[in-house]
This record gives sequence, C-alpha cells and structure tokens, in this order.
Amino acid sequence: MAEASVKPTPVLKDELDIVIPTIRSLDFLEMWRPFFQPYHLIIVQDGDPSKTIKVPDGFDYELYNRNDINRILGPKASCISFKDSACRCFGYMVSKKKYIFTIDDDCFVAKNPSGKEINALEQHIKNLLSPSTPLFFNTLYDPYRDGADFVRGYPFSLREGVHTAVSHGLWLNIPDYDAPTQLVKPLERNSRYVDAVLTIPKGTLFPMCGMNLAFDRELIGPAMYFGLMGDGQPIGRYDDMWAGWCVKVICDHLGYGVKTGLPYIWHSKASNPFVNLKKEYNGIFWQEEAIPFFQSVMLPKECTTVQQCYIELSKQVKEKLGKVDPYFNKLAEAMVTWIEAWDELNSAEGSTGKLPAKGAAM
Ligand SMILES: O=c1ccn([C@@H]2O[C@H](COP(=O)(O)OP(=O)(O)O[C@H]3OC[C@H](O)[C@H](O)[C@H]3O)[C@@H](O)[C@H]2O)c(=O)[nH]1
Ligand SMILES: [Mn+2]
Repeated sequence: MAEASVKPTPVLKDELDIVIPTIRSLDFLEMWRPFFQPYHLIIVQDGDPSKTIKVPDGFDYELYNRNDINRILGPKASCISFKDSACRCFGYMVSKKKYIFTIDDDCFVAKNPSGKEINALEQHIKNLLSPSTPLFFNTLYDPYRDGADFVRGYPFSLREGVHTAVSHGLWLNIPDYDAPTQLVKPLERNSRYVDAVLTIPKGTLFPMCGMNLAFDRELIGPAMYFGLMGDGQPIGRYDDMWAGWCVKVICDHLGYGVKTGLPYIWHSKASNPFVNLKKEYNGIFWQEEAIPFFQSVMLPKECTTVQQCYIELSKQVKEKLGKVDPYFNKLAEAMVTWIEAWDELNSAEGSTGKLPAKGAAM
C-alpha cells in the first residue's frame, strides 16, 4: 500500500534555497511573500553588474552579479553564461542546501480550479519527498498521492519506487513554447489545469523548463549545468533543455526519478518571438542531432557518482556532437570546467572559498 501523505508537508526552510535569475526586477516576490519569506533566496543578477536590483524588504538573500561570479570563480567563470537565464546555475553551485527551487521573475502565484492560490513550493517539496516510478508506468498517475495507489497488475517488487531527483512544474497563461510556435500562435494561452504528477519513464527524455523547477541538489546538482548560452554564444534558450537531457540520462543511469506536472505557476510575460527565434534557431536544428545522441548514450557502470557520469558525458559530447558543430567542443570543455568549479566550491575546504556576496546577513 503506497504511503498516503496525510502528514503535513515539511517546510524544509533550512534545507532549501530559492534561486532566481534576473535581469529585470524582483517585484514579483511580493505575490510570493507568504510562501517564500521563510526561505533563503539566491539571486543571480544577469546583465550590467553596475545596475542595482532592489530586493523587497523582509527576505533573507544573497545576491551575485557578474563581478561576484568572476571574483568567486576566477577563470572558471567562463562556464557561466552571460545575458541568458542560464546564469541561474551559478546559484545552484554556491548553495549549501539539499534542495533547490528555481523560478523566473515573471512567474506568479497561480490559482487552482477551485480558486485557491497554489503554493508551488509546497507541491515541489511533496514531489521531491515522495518516490518516483520510472521502471513501470502507473496508470492512475502518482500512486503516493492521497486517494491514489498502484493499480492492479503493478508489480509489488517495484512499489517502493526510487528517489526523486527532479520536480518539473508547469505554467498557466503563457506556455513555454519555442519561437516558431509562439509566432504561429501568438495569442494562445494555457488555461488547462491538469491535476496530475507523472514520473517520466526511464529511457525517455523530456524538454525541461527552468521556469518552475525543483531538484535534490545532493542527488543530481552537479548535472544541473545550464550550458554556454547567450552573450558570445551561437545559441540561447536551450539552457534548461541541455541540462534536462544530461540530468535525465544520468538519473536513468543512477536510478533516480524525474517527475512532471503539478505545481502550476502563472507565467505572465511572453518574450519577443523574433528575438527568441534568433536565440533558438541553431538549437532547433542541432537538437535533431543532440536528441538521438542522448537517446544512445551509455554510461559505464564504473560511473557511480554524478560527477563521474557528467565528465564521461562531456567526453561523449566532444566525440559525437563535436562533429555537428565546434560549439559542442566548447560546451564539452565548459562541462568539465563546471564540475571542477562545483567541486572546488563544494569540497570541505572549498566552501570557505566562497566570498560573501552583498545582501542580507546569511
Ligand atoms: O538575458 C537574460 C534574460 C532573462 N533572464 C532572466 O531569466 C528569466 C527568464 O526570462 P524570460 O521570462 O524573459 O524568458 P522566457 O522567454 O519566458 O523563457 C524562459 O522561460 C523558460 C526558461 O527559463 C527559459 O530559459 C527562459 O528563457 C527571468 O527571470 C529573467 O529575468 C536573465 O537572467 N538574463
Ligand atoms: Mn518568462
């Protein structure tokens, strides 16, 4: 019998950081205050570091701009994107908490069909604290949810499930469409609230969106590199996609689960589809090569840590995608730099190397 979660969801306020990339404003936090105030925020300020981004009073935060990233990582800062939401992954690296929730600054509190405001963070915590079922599909969706269970024919040997590494939330109003779809359907809005959480089956990739995403940093953090995007790069808006493909392949290899579905947020801003098309066009073309690559990736059984898997993956990226475009050679090297920087900041001695950023006392 799947353990129904009748217990209240733990707040995890000392075990979870909220990472926000921003090049605009943090006013959206006012709407999230009831849900976010207990948590520590890690704000990654993109763009001009001389610009001051106001953090609303009452939040406990640390803020990093490009000067901070360069100061903390030195030459390794080259792996952190500039002028792209990919910069958010720096926040994952400097966090010291077990869980991460990342959200964009144009995402607001959504309402469920009964009109109740959705505490997206609480749902992500529920998703992360309950097992996933990647090895056998449960047709009644999340079997660990109140009022659900495994259906007849579900093997009892698999009902314990596996640890959940990622919780991928969705969006009402502006859906996360690519530029061509945005251009064809400029007025389309997502009003469909699907009351379900699904485990993405083992061996299946998915398009991970970084807008409303939570993960177990201790299980899968080093694989959550959002790549080389934005300024100086031939691609943008594939940061979260790249991370999602790497993460899913490694989760499948290590036996972790990835969930998608609830919670919803309200995505308010439709970015410019023409600007997006310029950023995405290489990605739309290259993904037709990258997806078959990730579908065929085999990681040796000797790779038992995320770092080992990720370094092995970077070698295969260089070998197999480097032929598609020299960009992938650069990306493969940046993947290694990311792991080196991650281990430097997160090894015992490395943690003292992190200079305090501006902001409220930590
Ligand atoms: O150069 C930049 C641009 C944006 N940001 C911050 O990233 C967040 C997302 O920005 P935006 O809402 O403009 O992007 P979308 O078009 O909605 O697509 C996003 O949503 C899905 C993924 O996260 C995707 O990668 C995003 O592009 C927002 O907080 C901006 O302030 C930035 O830091 N640097
Ligand atoms: Mn947006």
